[in-house]
Amino acid sequence: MATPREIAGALTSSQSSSSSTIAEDDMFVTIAQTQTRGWGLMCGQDVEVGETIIEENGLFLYLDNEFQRPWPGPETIGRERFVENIRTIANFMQGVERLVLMTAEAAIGDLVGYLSTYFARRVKEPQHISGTAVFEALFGHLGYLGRSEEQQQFGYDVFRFLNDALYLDTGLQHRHVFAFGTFACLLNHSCQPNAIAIPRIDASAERPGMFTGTVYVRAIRPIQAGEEITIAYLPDIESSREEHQDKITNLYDFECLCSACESDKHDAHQRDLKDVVYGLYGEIRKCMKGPNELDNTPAPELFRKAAVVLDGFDALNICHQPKKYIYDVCARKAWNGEDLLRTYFFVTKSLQWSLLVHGIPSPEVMAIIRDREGIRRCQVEKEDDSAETYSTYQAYDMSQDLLEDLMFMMNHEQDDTVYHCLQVVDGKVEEVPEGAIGNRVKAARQRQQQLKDQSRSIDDIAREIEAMDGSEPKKLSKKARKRAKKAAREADEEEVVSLPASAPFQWTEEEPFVCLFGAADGVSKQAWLRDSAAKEALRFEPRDVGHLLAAKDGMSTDQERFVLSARRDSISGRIQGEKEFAELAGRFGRKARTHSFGNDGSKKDLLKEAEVRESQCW
Ligand SMILES: C[S@@+](CC[C@H](N)C(=O)[O-])C[C@H]1O[C@@H](n2cnc3c(N)ncnc32)[C@H](O)[C@@H]1O
Repeated sequence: MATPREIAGALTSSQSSSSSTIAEDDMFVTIAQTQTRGWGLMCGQDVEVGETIIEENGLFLYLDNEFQRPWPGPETIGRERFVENIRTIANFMQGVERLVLMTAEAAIGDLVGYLSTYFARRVKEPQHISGTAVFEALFGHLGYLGRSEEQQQFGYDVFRFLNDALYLDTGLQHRHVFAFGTFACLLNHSCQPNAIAIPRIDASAERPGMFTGTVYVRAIRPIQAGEEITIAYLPDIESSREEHQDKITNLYDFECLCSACESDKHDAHQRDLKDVVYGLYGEIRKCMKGPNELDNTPAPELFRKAAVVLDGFDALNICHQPKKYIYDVCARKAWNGEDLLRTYFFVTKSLQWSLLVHGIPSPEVMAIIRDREGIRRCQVEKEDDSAETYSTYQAYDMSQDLLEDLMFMMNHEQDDTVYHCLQVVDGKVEEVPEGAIGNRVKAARQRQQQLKDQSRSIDDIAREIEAMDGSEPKKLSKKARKRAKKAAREADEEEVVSLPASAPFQWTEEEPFVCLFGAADGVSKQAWLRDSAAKEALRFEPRDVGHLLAAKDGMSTDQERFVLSARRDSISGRIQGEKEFAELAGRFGRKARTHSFGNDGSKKDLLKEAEVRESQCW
């Protein structure tokens, strides 16, 4: 097996151009020199979201608990283990026919000897030891010793080998692997990646959930022919722009020159935006650390921040793992707060993300994903072991009306086929017959209109209350308005969905949260999954979150307006410019105001604004 570098070298030397197509029928990528980031993988043809670009075997793997960036020296893992690591790498290099046995053994001797001395010298500051530094030193050392060209090449290859490692999240109990020696190793990093590298998980009975050794790369945004394919080396983002950059530099030893970071340098606007979004994301991330942190953040605050961050991700073109984290943490919060509708929504979004990234899986793989996503926990195993495990809504006090409302709200402008395939009948979730979907939507719309027509304004309610007092109101007193608001709020609260008081559901670190729909093995359920994993799914939809914020508390046209204006006030509003904002604000009768996103004060201001508006709506 040849290394990607060899293939690239062979191909480029045999052709005059600096890029070449590789076996077009089985891999539609080209390898080309980038301007600032060395070699890179370019897309050979247009690719849609969710499409697999590369799938390859023959990886050399390490579990991250034993071998992790910055690559550990003997002081961390012991000399014996360290030597073994180096030996394994050398053997691998040998396996790829870079070296004959004798050369490899001689090189191992040098390598081990030199690295041991190197690490022994640097042991006082192990945090500064990076793989690149070590292997650069090694490379220099082998060169200095005047070894054969082959040995120098060996040193260089080992360096490349480590440098090119792919860090893959197997999704299984926080297990990560480092994968070496693949084509995917030529993928450069971007803070706005358009692809994601995923380990394929074994679905066989013998090794369920184990990494198969195959990695595949999937598009998470549409990629055009000729565009570079990029992934995020850090699956998550840090709490600030600087921290993020520092982490990349510390772990990978390069200054990120992706287009997003390059535009940061010239665009103060973009920097401000990133500061706000990363900062707020960092605050949300704290909630992911455990149940206590999650409990201490009030749900409205968390959801509002989530809406702003998701909106910001949209503006920043971020659609990878961090987006899923937001959905996950919100789902947990909603679940702990016994807020089934929002749990349903957020888990659905999270699952859509997973399905899009992992593709529509076989039932076996689906079972594994379901475990990962924590879906199974909510399901009651039926005695007869039938597939109808998704009828477990009966355990909860979920009202049919509310679920329908949610489905309606999530869809009322969109593709009707996505969510309407589920309904609640007598407390059980069932699939809606396809023919009935159109009627349901129509009926839901009519009901929504009726509600809108019937909905009484705060002023109406206040008048009624004053009339009950016997007074004839001309101008409503402040007191009356206050009482009316309270009455309206109480009326809303009656609608709140609740779990049985005894329900012992608290999210813990060990146990994942719960998805409220179920079995993946029915045929029509598969169809539903396919729909929900449609290309749409990765698209950012801040409106959905906005709808959701308003959903449980009784949506009216006023709230719809709130959702729109909240979004306008948020990151997108800032990005799209004051002109549009002013126009919108004018339409809603609000005074246009601008926000500066550059500091904490203005961030608070933003959230406060949203809060005020929210409280004005109900
Ligand atoms: C996995 S390799 C990618 C292929 C590499 N460009 C090559 O020529 O072999 C990782 C290395 O590519 C470079 N690289 C990747 N992404 C980069 C980025 N966003 N900015 C600058 N350098 C990058 C760094 O040198 C990094 O150590």
